Amino acid sequence: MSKVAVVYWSSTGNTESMANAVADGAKEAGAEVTVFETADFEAAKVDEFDAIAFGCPAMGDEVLEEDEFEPMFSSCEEKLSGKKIGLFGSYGWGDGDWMHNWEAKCKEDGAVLVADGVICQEEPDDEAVENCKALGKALA
Ligand SMILES: Cc1cc2nc3c(=O)[nH]c(=O)nc-3n(C[C@H](O)[C@H](O)[C@H](O)COP(=O)(O)O)c2cc1C
Repeated sequence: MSKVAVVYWSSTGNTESMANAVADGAKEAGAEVTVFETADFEAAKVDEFDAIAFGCPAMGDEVLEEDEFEPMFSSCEEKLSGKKIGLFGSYGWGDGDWMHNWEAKCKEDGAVLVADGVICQEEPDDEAVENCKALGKALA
């Protein structure tokens, strides 16, 4: 059984809802899933999982949340080469620049992105929930 971690940061709950849907999709596909809030995950845990979904909304000016998530994610980056990962997050406006930059960074790290990053505007609707579940399945 593959082990999947879902690691997310969320302020108003939108990315948290996405994280739960990603976890549901991975579970439905038979994976053993652990969901972590940002503060509970660290680089040392990366090797414990076959695949990791990272979720963070667009914050600042089209960047990852800078106080908690970005430092945690940065510390994980050196361990992501060859790792199956998926990205997701909610945003408020614009074209999803934060996600495009994040995907590019992960590719530079040598991570294996199992799918395009899943984004949705504010609260996930039914389609976004299905996209999150599909991401979870792809990681399982
Ligand atoms: C301080 C702050 C900065 C934000 N910056 C952006 C941004 O640069 N681009 C964007 O599309 N949305 C931005 N947003 C909107 C959030 O990404 C959006 O509300 C998202 O749904 C929040 O997700 P959460 O409920 O998981 O916290 C910002 C929100 C806040 C509070």
